Amino acid sequence: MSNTLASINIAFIGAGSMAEAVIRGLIDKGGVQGERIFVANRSNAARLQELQQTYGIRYTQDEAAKEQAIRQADVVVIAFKPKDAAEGVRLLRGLLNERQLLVSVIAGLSIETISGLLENPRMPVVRTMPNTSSTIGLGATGISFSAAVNAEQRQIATDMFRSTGIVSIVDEPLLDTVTGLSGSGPAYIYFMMEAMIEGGVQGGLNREEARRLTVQTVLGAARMVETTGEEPAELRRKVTSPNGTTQAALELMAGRGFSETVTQAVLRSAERASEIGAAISDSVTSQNK
Ligand SMILES: NC(=O)C1=CN([C@@H]2O[C@H](COP(=O)(O)OP(=O)(O)OC[C@H]3O[C@@H](n4cnc5c(N)ncnc54)[C@H](OP(=O)(O)O)[C@@H]3O)[C@@H](O)[C@H]2O)C=CC1
Ligand SMILES: O=C(O)[C@@H]1CCC=N1
Repeated sequence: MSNTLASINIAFIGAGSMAEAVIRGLIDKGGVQGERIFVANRSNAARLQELQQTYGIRYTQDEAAKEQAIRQADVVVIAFKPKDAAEGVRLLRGLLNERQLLVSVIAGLSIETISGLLENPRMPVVRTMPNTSSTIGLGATGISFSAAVNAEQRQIATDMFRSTGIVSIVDEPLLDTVTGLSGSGPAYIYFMMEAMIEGGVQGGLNREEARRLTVQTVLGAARMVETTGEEPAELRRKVTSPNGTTQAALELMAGRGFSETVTQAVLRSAERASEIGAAISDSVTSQNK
């Protein structure tokens, strides 16, 4: 494998929103040329054409050429839905070799299940959990490596996802928690933003103004935590005047179980990732019987 991100060939199998988020980050922030990225999916040719027009990636409709591109890639990223994982990974069985690196972004799918589906425990596998903010270089990605991943491959995988944001290297079981926190996390913030906008509208603002104020509030709050280094709880206290408006709002939120709900949501998402992983593993085991 070559040793810089800009000089490797990357094949994405799966062309959905997560693949696009990583591709855009790699091109915009990682200095990867579009022509070094090959993208394949199952059937949606219009989607591949759209990605080619937007990012200059390569794709083909020819099955033999597709297999050739996968064989020639330094890194193969699997980015299909968990329900398609068993079939999708099996199809790669005869195409991959141990000099390549297989990177998964699939929630719940364990390294052990991937190795089992490939029937090759020596295949270097990187399991990751990125998020959609990778699109703009503000992603947060958890990464775990199989024992077969060498130091250079670790660097490549880390560089790939660093080009899309921050990277946290964790033990594999913790990737489910990363899924609950930062993988699903953008949706929690969007949910909160939807509700804030609605509050602004119900209070009489027009929707566009409510949206603008909400976006800046969320951006500013995140940036304050990052820039000041202060704990969110401390910053919250600074907003909250005794017996003032914020206190009234926070008391209502606390009374309706806001903190507990968000904490439990993170843990439920993590649990769901584990359930999804177990379901794939069980389906593979029953098919092998
Ligand atoms: N969305 C998110 O926020 C995040 C998603 N993930 C993970 O990313 C993965 C993809 O999610 P997302 O991008 O949202 O999904 P999408 O449904 O947007 O995309 C799935 C893609 O996989 C393709 N596909 C399905 N089966 C195969 C196959 N056998 N061979 C090749 N391509 C195949 C589909 O092609 P076609 O349309 O032709 O069928 C489609 O392009 C999931 O496993 C998810 O857990 C991880 C972190 C965050
Ligand atoms: O909802 C999902 O299953 C995926 C994984 C993390 C974010 N989206």
